[in-house]
Amino acid sequence: MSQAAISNAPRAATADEVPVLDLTALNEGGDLAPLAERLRQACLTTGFFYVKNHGIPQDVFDGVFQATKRYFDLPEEQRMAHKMDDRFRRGFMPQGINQHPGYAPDLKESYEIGVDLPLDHPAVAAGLPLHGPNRWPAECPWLREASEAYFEAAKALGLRLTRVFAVSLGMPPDHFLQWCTNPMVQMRLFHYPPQPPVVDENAFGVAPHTDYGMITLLSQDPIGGLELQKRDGEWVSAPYIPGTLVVNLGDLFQRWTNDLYRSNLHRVVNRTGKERFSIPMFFNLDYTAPVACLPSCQSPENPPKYEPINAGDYLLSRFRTVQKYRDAAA
Ligand SMILES: O=C(O)CCC(=O)C(=O)O
Ligand SMILES: [Fe+2]
Repeated sequence: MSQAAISNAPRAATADEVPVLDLTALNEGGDLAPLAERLRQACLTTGFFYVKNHGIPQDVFDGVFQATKRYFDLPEEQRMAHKMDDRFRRGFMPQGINQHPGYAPDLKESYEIGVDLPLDHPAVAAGLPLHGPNRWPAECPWLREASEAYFEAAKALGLRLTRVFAVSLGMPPDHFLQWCTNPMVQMRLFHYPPQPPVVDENAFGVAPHTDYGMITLLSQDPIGGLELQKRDGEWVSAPYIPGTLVVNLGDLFQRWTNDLYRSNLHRVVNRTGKERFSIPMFFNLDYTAPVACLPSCQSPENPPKYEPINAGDYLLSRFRTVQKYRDAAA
């Protein structure tokens, strides 16, 4: 990729490329079919869309963004005392740890949060990977309060959205909800410091990647900076639209749909000279949820391309690649 390709912001995506879907029908128990059809079209094209009327109150967003800013204003030395543990991976992740092969480390730092399970929870006691307690620094009660409020609201949105995805694929609305007893949900509070003015062609806020899991719900601040690649190779930006979240599909959807739905390449470049904050939630089903080609996505002429796998094993295999890379880079 040439330096010129990333030093100028690409144009904003059009409403056909990254549409805004109104979730009123989902939240008010209306007919899901028209919404499911719009969602399907978005998943067939870029695999990215915005949602509005999503049911998360504005003060819950405001609260979690305020807490995120306040947290990253603390001296790094203090935040290092909350450094993420290796087993549960909750807490502060300094810059330089996240690195995509072939690229410089991502220019961001984060605070990692998941479903908060006590040590005596059967899944944790059994050692199920990625299940465990959150890490809440005692001196930052405001971080816990605001993060938990947003986590619960966004997780509930993820659960509701699975109904639209199911209908869009010809399945009963509660198809995916069969595997939501201990869903694997990861939320990350991101802080992107201003990037150096000369954009290194290898250095990104987040290097180009696809997400691993099922659905990503992203709340970004007005700075923008999220960019995605269209099928024809052109990069476009997905600017902040007040009152919306950005939703995109992870690689598990390619496996469920035999590559019909798109898990799209995207990246973050913070060209503004200002700090950027964003909060993605990686929404997944239970560890044991089966990921096999859905009946509506296969035929004798189009047999399944991927071996069935369970969601947790797939996530872990992808995660290990990053972890191995991280260890090598550390
Ligand atoms: O911060 C963002 O806007 C997106 C981050 C992202 O793509 C990711 O963490 O997977
Ligand atoms: Fe991503």
